Amino acid sequence: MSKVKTPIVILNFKTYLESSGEKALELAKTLESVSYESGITMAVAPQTADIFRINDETNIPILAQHIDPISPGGHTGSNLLECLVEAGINGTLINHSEIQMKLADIDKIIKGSKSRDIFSVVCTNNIESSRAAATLNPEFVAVEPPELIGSGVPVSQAEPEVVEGTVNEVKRINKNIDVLCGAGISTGDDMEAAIELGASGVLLASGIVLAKDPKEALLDLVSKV
Ligand SMILES: O=C(CO)COP(=O)(O)O
Repeated sequence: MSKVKTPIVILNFKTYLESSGEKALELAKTLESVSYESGITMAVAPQTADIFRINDETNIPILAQHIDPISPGGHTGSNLLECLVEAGINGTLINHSEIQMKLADIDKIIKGSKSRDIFSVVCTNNIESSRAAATLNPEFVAVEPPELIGSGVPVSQAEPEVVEGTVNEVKRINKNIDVLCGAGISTGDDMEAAIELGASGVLLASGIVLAKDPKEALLDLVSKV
């Protein structure tokens, strides 16, 4: 699989109305243009229903927010890896703290993703779970302390030891795995602090999705990288 260029900004659209449907497409186009202007890799993780159209109308890398550990067949209401790949994903979030998974299922999705040439971003909540995730050999581990998610308090400034400790532990297990951090990230200072702590980028949501002017917020986010 071709390696994604870092530093990287991954915007998780979650289920905010501000990043759903028509607005999801608009936001993806905004990220694409800021990525082009700044030279920083940007990727989006929209809702499943918006993946096909964003893939059709942009060239931005797309991640699924979640994939179910199922095989094709009778699983009503599930997200099937094969179908998401056809819809246009280049990667996937796995085990986000808002939709956590069993270790065996995380392993299954990482292996399935590798075999279909898409990259995995395993989300973790602390240094210990980051260490466990690294042993499964994903392309990225993204550490996000749950209590800071959506808080506006940036993990890279409020809990630098979690970011630095995760980088050290993950790199000790496999130096090829890139570490991202997320939770409360929104400004250029937050991203600069993350990079200084050894992270290869950020995974974020509300700071950009809910910003009055997402383009301006994105430009500020990457202004110090
Ligand atoms: O959960 C997150 C990204 O996956 C972080 O969310 P916030 O950027 O809203 O804190």
